[in-house]
Amino acid sequence: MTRIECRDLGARAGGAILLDDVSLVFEAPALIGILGPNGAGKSTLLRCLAGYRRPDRGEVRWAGRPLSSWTAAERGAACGYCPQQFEPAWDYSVAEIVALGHDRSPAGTPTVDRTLQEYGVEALSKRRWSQLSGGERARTMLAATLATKPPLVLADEPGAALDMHHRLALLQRLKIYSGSALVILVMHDLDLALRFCDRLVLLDHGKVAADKTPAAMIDEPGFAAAFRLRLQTEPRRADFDWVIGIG
Ligand SMILES: Nc1ncnc2c1ncn2[C@@H]1O[C@H](COP(=O)(O)OP(=O)(O)OP(=O)(O)O)[C@@H](O)[C@H]1O
Repeated sequence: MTRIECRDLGARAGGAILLDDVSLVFEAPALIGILGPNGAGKSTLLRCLAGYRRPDRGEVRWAGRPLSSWTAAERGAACGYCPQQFEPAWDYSVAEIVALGHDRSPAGTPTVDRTLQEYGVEALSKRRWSQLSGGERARTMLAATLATKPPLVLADEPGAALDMHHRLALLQRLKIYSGSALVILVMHDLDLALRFCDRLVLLDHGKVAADKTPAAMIDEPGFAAAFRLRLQTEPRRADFDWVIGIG
């Protein structure tokens, strides 16, 4: 999967416009951040890109083919989707959740044990979903999403429940992963988005308000305005590229 695109996407619900004329093209390799204030339409866009929501208007294509022509098995092999909220139907263990994706693994996929180790959740492997904290669930979901090494990863706020150490580790991991894949993340953490992403798409009221590199986005007046923030940039320090002040 080298390319995913949407054209003239529109989505409505309950009389509200969720997405309005959204046209975007994403190509691998890249780490893309979808940003925007609460209710901007980020999750709706990601669900449409993943094929979990049918848009009311427009079209999504993966690798040039309309998404509607992809079989469920093809989609499963091509895309790892990590939703904002996940609740398994049964109280699976961590190892069982990570193993689910292995059924559709291509040859050469690491074993479940290897994946648990790689994502630092081996100590939790026998614990049931109901016995996990929010952050442990998020780490399990990331392991399950990346276990089969999908060429396309769509993740909705995968770092939301993580402490700073694990959030930074997540972005470092996804940055490396995106070297040979297309990774699209919905993000609220602007510091990390500016620091790690190759490209940022700003959604506001269901529309694309800006689509830029992090360096260009910082100078985009609509960026700070969308979040009702005052951005204060300081000379690059060893460990931070930007400092964001809330105003
Ligand atoms: N079924 C629905 N009926 C009516 N409005 C809906 C429905 N689903 C979503 N919305 C509205 O659509 C808008 C976009 O929702 P969406 O979840 O895509 O936003 P978001 O940018 O991901 O928000 P957040 O940052 O809060 O997660 C919101 O205002 C939400 O209230």
